[in-house]
Amino acid sequence: MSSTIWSVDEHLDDILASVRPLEPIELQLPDAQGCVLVKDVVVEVALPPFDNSSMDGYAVRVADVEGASEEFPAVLTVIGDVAAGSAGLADDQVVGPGQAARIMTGAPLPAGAEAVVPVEWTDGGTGEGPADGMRAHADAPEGATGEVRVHRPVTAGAHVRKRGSDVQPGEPALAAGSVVGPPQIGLLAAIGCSTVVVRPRPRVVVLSTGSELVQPGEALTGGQIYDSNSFALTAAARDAGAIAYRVGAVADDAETLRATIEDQLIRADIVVTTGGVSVGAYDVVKEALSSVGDADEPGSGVEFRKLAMQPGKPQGFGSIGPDHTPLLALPGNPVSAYVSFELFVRPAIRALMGLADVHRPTVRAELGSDKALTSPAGRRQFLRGRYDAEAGTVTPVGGSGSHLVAALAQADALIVVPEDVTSVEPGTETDVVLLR
Ligand SMILES: Nc1nc2c(c(=O)[nH]1)N[C@H]1C(S)=C(S)[C@@H](COP(=O)(O)OP(=O)(O)OC[C@H]3O[C@@H](n4cnc5c(N)ncnc54)[C@H](O)[C@@H]3O)O[C@H]1N2
Ligand code: MOO
Repeated sequence: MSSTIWSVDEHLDDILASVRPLEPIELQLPDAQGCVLVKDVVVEVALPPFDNSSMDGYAVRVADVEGASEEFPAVLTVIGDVAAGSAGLADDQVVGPGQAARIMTGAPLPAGAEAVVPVEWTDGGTGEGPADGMRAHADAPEGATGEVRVHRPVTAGAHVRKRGSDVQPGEPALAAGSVVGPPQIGLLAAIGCSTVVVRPRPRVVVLSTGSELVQPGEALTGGQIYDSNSFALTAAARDAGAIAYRVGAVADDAETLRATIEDQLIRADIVVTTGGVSVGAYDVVKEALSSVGDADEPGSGVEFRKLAMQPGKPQGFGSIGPDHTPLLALPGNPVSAYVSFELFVRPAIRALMGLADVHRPTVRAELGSDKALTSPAGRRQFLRGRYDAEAGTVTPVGGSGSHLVAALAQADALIVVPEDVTSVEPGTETDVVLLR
């Protein structure tokens, strides 16, 4: 462990300076969700691809329904049906003077027609009052023939969605750098793209260390605790956008740990370990990885440092293996591990994804507690809190202990107390990192 104390920002800058976005790959649309596009996507088909009806009703000529009312309806001859998915009227028929075609929402406007009258503005071909819908064609095929009484006039283009009114061929659909979320996937599908070129989700291997750790579901014996870090951080990695692999706890044995990490490198774009980075006699991550350096793989190596922060003082960072896979060794205390993940691993994951915005949002809020907070001098403290956006306040939950997982589970924010502040009075404005 180097004797220099690193600031939070120096450590973060060091990590981000060495993390490059992953090489782009072509993915099927559903697999690209959450990824960043690397090339502009240009529209090849117009949307909509043809003039079509926005209502179930009758395609008409405007002059035929001019002045129509319920008392004096325009009586038109129905020459057929145009259903969604059909190319138009049968036998290339045209809607001529005095004629109408029954048309469904999304169906192409037939030749000769200029507008659509919704079925509710007609008698629906029944010869009675205003209709409230059409009968199924299978039950009443005669609806596609006979007469219809139109009760209201329409202007040209009424209830018609023009070809290209959404987007025209040649226009950009999505720009490089866009994040492919659900509406973007919808747009890409709508313009006929089945694949896109994006930066892939990073594969993150999460590995906890400690001979005291037992997997949930098993029985605890003396001195043992459940491994919560590997679960929490795997979930956090997924939440950040990664494909996360959880490796259950590795016992405090340097050789076993080295072998386990080496085995995992095949599926890792980034490796995260927890525990074993402090100054104890069994701090195995430090023991195992401090020696992984130039002799094995030039350019590789993990450096262990002390940071001016609380929690999260001891940290390791470097790279490992033939591909110089980034490795972040986080402290074992569960709150320290989680806060370190939020501050350092999450931005690294998002940088690998090529996202422009790698950080959680930070807001200013007033301290809502009834007593002052204390914080160690020279360390940036991240206390757990609940943020109330409406009141503009943040209230601490639990204390500063790095083992307080129950309080962490109640928190949705981190209250940031700067290095040079040792006491924060209620009502003081402070930085708050929002975790959701
Ligand atoms: N003499 C000193 N002791 C300690 C110092 C120090 O500066 N001098 N720093 C303390 C700080 S701060 C931290 S943080 C911890 C970091 O310790 P390690 O990274 O070596 O972690 P461990 O010793 O393995 O574990 C610490 C603590 O967390 C529990 N733990 C570990 N892994 C898990 C897990 N996967 N799930 C749940 N809980 C876990 C572990 O049982 C310990 O209680 O060192 C301080 N000590
Ligand atoms: O800095 Mo340690 O991470 O307090 O708990």
